[in-house]
Amino acid sequence: MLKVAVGVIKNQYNEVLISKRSKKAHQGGLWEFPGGKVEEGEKTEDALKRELLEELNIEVLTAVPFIQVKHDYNDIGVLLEVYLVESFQGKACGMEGQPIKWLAIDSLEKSSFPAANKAIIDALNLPRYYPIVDESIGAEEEMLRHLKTLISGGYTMIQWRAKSLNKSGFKHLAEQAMALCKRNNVRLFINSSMTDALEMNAEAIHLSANEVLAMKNKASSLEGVLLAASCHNEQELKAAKELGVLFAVLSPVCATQTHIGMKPLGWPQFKSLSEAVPLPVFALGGVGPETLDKALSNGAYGVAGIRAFGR
Ligand SMILES: Nc1nc2c([nH]c(=O)n2[C@H]2C[C@H](O)[C@@H](COP(=O)(O)OP(=O)(O)OP(=O)(O)O)O2)c(=O)[nH]1
Ligand SMILES: [Mg+2]
Repeated sequence: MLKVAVGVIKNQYNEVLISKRSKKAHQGGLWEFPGGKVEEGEKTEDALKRELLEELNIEVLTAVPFIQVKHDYNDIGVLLEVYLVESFQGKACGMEGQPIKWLAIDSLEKSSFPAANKAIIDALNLPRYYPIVDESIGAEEEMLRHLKTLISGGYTMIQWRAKSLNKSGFKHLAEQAMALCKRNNVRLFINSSMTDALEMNAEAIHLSANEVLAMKNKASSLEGVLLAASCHNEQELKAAKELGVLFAVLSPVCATQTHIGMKPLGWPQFKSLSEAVPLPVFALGGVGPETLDKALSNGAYGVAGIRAFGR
């Protein structure tokens, strides 16, 4: 497997730099995030610095690990180690004659990039908030009403769960929620078993940690379905990463009503766990929109919660 250092270079307008691969290269003629092969014995971060200097004539000042993407092209397999380049020196230009351009993150077209980049683009477009609707909000009508409130509040990614309903009751309710979200261009993650969620044609599924551990290496049949997972420790985070989830939720950070009996992680442990696995991680448990900054400074990608959102 070819190890590749890839830099998503951001500017202050929330744009990223993309560069066109030469026609003759592997995956030629498509756009890419600049970078290149890690040499024998080289650290990925050093390869990133070297490649961006060679290809763009810029000096990387700060780069943080973002995600890793494994992809099998028919001819070769690649492991893309993707960094967010948050600051650099110099003016970027195409040193190998390649066209380059700055583009807003939400206008990156997946079809103009190699297939492995789909996961990078999905991750770049992840919102920072992940509200959860469950039965602690109220009965079925109240859950749907709360979902509408969240949608009007501008939230674009929401989790839906109702653990006490039987399978057909949950399916009926989830279908109404999915239809509402579809009309409003909101991504709804259905929290249930993989089998049930697939049966109701969910486009996004939120898995429990146990389900993730039980699913090892079974993700290949899931093309086109987005996955997320609930995790509480490093082993679960690693299994979720291995399964190919888009992001994980790590809990409980602080003590809450919904996590009675579970020992809170606290921020220092949250930070070391989220840094141990290259995956966007949302903090859950006593956090909300007003704690986003605190969460970000502790390695979180964003915050998740039930009652803290849409009130
Ligand atoms: N740099 C980069 N490579 C990508 C991306 N997506 C993707 O699938 N790849 C694949 C294509 C290649 O098989 C491999 C990276 O190779 P590369 O052509 O950039 O490597 P390099 O700069 O060292 O090239 P060279 O000196 O060997 O010509 O990873 C991406 O966004 N950026
Ligand atoms: Mg390159």
